[in-house]
Amino acid sequence: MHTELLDSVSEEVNQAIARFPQETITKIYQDQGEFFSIEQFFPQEVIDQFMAEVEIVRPKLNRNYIPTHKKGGSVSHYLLRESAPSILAFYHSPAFIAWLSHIAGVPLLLCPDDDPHACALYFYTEAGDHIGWHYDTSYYNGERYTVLLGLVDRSTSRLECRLHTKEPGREVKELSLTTDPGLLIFFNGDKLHHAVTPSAEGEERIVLTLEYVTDPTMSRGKRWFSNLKDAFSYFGLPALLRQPGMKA
Ligand SMILES: O=C(O)CCC(=O)C(=O)O
Ligand SMILES: [Fe+2]
Repeated sequence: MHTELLDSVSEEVNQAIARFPQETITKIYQDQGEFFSIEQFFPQEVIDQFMAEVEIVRPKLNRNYIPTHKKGGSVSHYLLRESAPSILAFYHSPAFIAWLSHIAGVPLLLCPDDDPHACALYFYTEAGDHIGWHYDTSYYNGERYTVLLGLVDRSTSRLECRLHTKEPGREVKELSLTTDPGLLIFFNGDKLHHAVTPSAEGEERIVLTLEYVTDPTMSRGKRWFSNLKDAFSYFGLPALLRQPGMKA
């Protein structure tokens, strides 16, 4: 990987973090049941740099349709690792991980390399692309955290969120968000109930997702279930077969 490129991503991350004081964000995160969203975390130049890499992998996206649950395109960590160095540098950024760990109140780690969701792209580019209500359930032996970064949003789709669903006695708070370029969202996957409403013809929405965990180990049974779910819901069988130990 080019050192210059790495340096420029790490400089952009440092500048972004400096604009949003850790203590303020931590308080918002805690008050919102382990969830925050920040508009314009990155300026458009950084998004443009990421988008140049998105265009390289776009022809390889995998489309899935699971009636009533999900329709859309995805590009896995495997493909991003080959063709998207600045996006990967963002995912790996030690300063970003330290900032998120402070906010989450636990040390966060990268997902194992063979997790296709570790760093991935979601494309909503055809009419009716959406995802139904779900949690980003952790199959790891620890907590799983999700970052979403808006890259393109020329759509009427909304990221619908329901906060505090697992806090007895607390009123559920509903949010309806457009994921404009530069918007950063961070949450504990098992705490945030969320969905993306269907897109209309001619619309486009592209989101980068990053996944961090507190313990990267997973039982064999859960790994098997998680891989199958990813193959059918997101990245296709070829992605499953790329995983170490899964090759024929
Ligand atoms: O597209 C988004 O904003 C979120 C998608 C999502 O929640 C998921 O694929 O788990
Ligand atoms: Fe999700």
